Amino acid sequence: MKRVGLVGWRGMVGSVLMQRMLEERDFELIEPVFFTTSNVGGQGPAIGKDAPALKDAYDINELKGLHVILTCQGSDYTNEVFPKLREAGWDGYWIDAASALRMDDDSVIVLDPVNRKVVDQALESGVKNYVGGNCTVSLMLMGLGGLFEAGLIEWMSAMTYQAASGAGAQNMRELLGQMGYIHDAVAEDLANPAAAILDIDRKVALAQRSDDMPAQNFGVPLAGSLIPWIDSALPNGQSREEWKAQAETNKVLGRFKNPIHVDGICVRVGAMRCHSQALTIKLNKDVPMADIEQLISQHNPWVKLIPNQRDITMKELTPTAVTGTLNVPVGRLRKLNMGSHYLGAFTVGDQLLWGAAEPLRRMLRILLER
Ligand SMILES: NC(=O)C1=CN([C@@H]2O[C@H](COP(=O)(O)OP(=O)(O)OC[C@H]3O[C@@H](n4cnc5c(N)ncnc54)[C@H](OP(=O)(O)O)[C@@H]3O)[C@@H](O)[C@H]2O)C=CC1
Ligand SMILES: N[C@@H](CC(=O)OP(=O)(O)O)C(=O)O
Repeated sequence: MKRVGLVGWRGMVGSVLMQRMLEERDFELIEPVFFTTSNVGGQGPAIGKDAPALKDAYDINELKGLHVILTCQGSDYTNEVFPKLREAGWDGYWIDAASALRMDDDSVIVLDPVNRKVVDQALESGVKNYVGGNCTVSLMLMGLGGLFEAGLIEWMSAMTYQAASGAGAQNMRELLGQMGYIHDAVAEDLANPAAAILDIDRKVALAQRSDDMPAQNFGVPLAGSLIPWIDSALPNGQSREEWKAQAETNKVLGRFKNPIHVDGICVRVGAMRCHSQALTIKLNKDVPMADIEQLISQHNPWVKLIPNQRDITMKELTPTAVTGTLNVPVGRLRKLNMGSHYLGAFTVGDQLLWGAAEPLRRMLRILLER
């Protein structure tokens, strides 16, 4: 049995990973060793079998004894530990949720329902570093993989509606705190059917702009508002999140020449853990809608075509419907006014599942099944 080190299992992404590994009985196939950066000697998660006490995640000698290390601890940890481990001669498999190594030449971005061939070729040629993709990119590719595979996309613009979870656990809490703070400011008026809505609205705006509005993590109100910037600024005017769309999409697909252009605006909205995206796609030929629908829906078992009708769209193409599931619905599909080569689409996905934990879990399974 392979000795697999698990780092970051207690965090938000790590907890989702643990839950999925339990559901899929992955622990039966490995000898797990749990690590910590804060509680050496403590107890690991309940996984239905014995595992040693928590080990020090910075202990290179301990890590060197593992076949595989799967980390959801974050880029700071990766930047600190990974180079030391490789320098110490460790040649095991490193599977990582963080972005630190994603664009390195000796790493592959894993999303096997979309790029299993790229992963298999990398394994054959001895690549040892496998990194989960940016959540928005992975979710877009899970939804539109059929069109990429058929080589139909000339370019794509993604306008995103990204959930609080992408910013971290504290941000999810803060979003709820902001909702509560706003509600408290107008609770009495809401209980009074005669209260004027414009008075209520004025109080809401005052509450949102108040210094007491909880906003240490986001920096500004998200509840009842939105934030059209995610991650750091790049010199060309893109945010780093926007830059990842093209860079990572092409790397996932193993396309290093003639990249498909992907760009757009990434926006944080008050959803909890599902990212949504409105896509404008330029097709490189005029493909009938029926063919487009078939290509999308048959690409992988998780993508779900939502007919472009009001009722079903409102029920099934939303963060509320998708949260906590592996479903990736794609809907609002129609040719746009710009012409028959232009396609509109909308997709939603759970950014902690397909957006983070699931591609890593599946990469581990691919290694175990080799
Ligand atoms: N959030 C996201 O949407 C995505 C995140 N990622 C990547 O995954 C990394 C981890 O993200 P995320 O899971 O959100 O980070 P978390 O902050 O939830 O967890 C990271 C680590 O923080 C420590 N920690 C400290 N206090 C707590 C606490 N109260 N509860 C749980 N853990 C705590 C744990 O380490 P220890 O047990 O050693 O103390 C844990 O492993 C990110 O840095 C990013 O690189 C990738 C894709 C999406
Ligand atoms: N940046 C993403 C979350 C994330 O962790 O992305 P990445 O894995 O590319 O750093 C978001 O805020 O929604």
